[in-house]
Amino acid sequence: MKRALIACGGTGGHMSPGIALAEELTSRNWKCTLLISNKQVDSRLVRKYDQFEYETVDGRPFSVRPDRLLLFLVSLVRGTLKCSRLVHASNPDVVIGFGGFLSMPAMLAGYFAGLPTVVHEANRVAGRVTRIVSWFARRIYLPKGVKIRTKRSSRIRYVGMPVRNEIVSQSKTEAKRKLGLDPQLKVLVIMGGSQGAESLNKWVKASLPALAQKEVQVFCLTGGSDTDGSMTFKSPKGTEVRSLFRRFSDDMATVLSAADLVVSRSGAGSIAEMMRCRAPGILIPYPYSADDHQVENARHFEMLGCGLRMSQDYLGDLLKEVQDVLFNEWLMQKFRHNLELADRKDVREFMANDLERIVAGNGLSMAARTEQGLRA
Ligand SMILES: CC(=O)N[C@H]1[C@@H](OP(=O)(O)OP(=O)(O)OC[C@H]2O[C@@H](n3ccc(=O)[nH]c3=O)[C@H](O)[C@@H]2O)O[C@H](CO)[C@@H](O)[C@@H]1O
Repeated sequence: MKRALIACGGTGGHMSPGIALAEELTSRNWKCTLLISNKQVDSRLVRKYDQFEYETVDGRPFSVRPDRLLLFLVSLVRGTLKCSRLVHASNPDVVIGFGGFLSMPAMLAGYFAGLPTVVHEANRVAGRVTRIVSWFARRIYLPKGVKIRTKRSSRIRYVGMPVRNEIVSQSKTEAKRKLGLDPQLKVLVIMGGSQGAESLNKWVKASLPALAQKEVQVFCLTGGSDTDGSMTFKSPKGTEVRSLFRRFSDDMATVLSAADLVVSRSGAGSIAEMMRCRAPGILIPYPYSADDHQVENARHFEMLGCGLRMSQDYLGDLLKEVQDVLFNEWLMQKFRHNLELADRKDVREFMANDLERIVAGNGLSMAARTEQGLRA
């Protein structure tokens, strides 16, 4: 049985592709251990996936501020030592990093142990971790068209984002019903992401009466800052228009399938899942994302004709934009068609086939090599 150590904790955007790949590898009889952080989003997301093993590793993001840099370096050393112990205990055939602060210690530990290490980049601008580990990683998975400066360009493979098994498009009417919304009325889904949800939450609360005038229901994922709840307004025709607020959803396939339109940050995970569920969107890039990668993610989404993008500076125009798009059936159909074309369904299979080749090419597992070394 092959084993993989998958470092994917820190944000939903790192967790989801890690879980998706682990699902694929497990179906091929691999054993997967996922490295996650102590953050709430990690424990929320993994709750449903008890087929994998989990280990928590503390970590801190990189910073140039001297005090934070010191903390980062200390956590990197500690994390690498912990990951080295895990590598020796779980004896993986490959170490896989999905970016984020847990990937670096895990991949360093794998590298020091002589194991093949691979990194997956989800965003349209390669992150710091990907740029650094690309100097020693055996394989670098990038989104098509994304460039990275490395002497080892032969190790690059262009893939998209692996999506979890459960993310499948459902009937819109059924999905609306399942969420407790009126299947006859349009649904606008709001997703503020793991950071930066607050301004979208504020915008939606202020816009509810105007949306209810047009009989648009809202399903808002508040990202944890508010409590769950609902608000109801009457439309001019007397229809009760109910909107729901949830901190977190364990069923994103239903949420996205119910959406006639999504207003979202442009995290790579959300984008891939919107494509899979054919949910058109207006993307508002999180203005503080590293190297503005969310701006590039949103630009690409718009370029593919899957929806529109808007800067957070223009939130004042968002209501009009939402109303214009939501009731333009021709445009919505066009978006849905383009989402279908943009959705890459073979990413997990591609990565798993490639990993099997890498592991086969690497020959013996660490335990076997150690044993042979001892015998020699
Ligand atoms: C602020 C920031 O820098 N965010 C980054 C973070 O993504 P971040 O975690 O913000 O968001 P993503 O859109 O990439 O992914 C969110 C994931 O969480 C899941 N989810 C979300 C809400 C919920 O209620 N339930 C639920 O299950 C979604 O289904 C999805 O799989 O990592 C991504 C991948 O590197 C980057 O593209 C994002 O830019």
